[in-house]
Amino acid sequence: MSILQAKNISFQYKKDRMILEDVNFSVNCGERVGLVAKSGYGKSTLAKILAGHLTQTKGTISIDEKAIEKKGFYPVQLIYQHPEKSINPKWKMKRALKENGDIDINLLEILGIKDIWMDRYPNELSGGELQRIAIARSITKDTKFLIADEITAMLDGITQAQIWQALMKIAEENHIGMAIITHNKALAEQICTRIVYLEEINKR
Ligand SMILES: Nc1ncnc2c1ncn2[C@@H]1O[C@H](COP(=O)(O)OP(=O)(O)OP(=O)(O)O)[C@@H](O)[C@H]1O
Repeated sequence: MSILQAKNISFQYKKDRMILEDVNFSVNCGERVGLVAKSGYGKSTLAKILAGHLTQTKGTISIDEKAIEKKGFYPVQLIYQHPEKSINPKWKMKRALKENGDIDINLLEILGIKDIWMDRYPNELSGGELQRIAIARSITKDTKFLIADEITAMLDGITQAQIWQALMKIAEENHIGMAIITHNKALAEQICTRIVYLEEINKR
């Protein structure tokens, strides 16, 4: 059973202001840990550090006590609120999906991804449809953890529920641990196995 650990993480964008100070946070495989804090507090910053998109000023990120290799497919995948940020606008969906390996038909089915979307560009899909594609892209045989950063914040209730149901099933089937970043406490209470309030673990 794998564990993703952030130990004594500090981070600042600019010298004069600490965003994170001495933060300890962990996610076990199979867990869905809600990371809750008010807007602008530093949730996305921690998400990016966990997924290797930003480097902490201090501290370590590890899986099973080992530092994560930066080369190759990164086992901690970040899904953003805005899926268009992670998908090349010049690529059709088939190519976007194939970038990380063979397309898994079962995964597409669970996510409700339709065949007719494959020959379309990102701007020819709705936000919810594109988010399903972004999720599918982030799940490979090497994905151990998912960091979901406000991934359904802009979607309607029905689409939100469908996406969370699919994601929970996928995470369970593939033994993936999830950190679910949200400012929505009610959503966190509904889908998470544990909730962490960033204000309580941040020493700044
Ligand atoms: N690239 C950057 N350069 C400088 N400051 C930044 C940068 N990105 C974010 N910040 C600042 O860092 C702080 C934390 O931002 P972050 O995006 O992590 O918050 P958040 O909790 O995810 O907010 P929200 O819920 O509104 O998305 C904010 O004050 C923000 O203005």
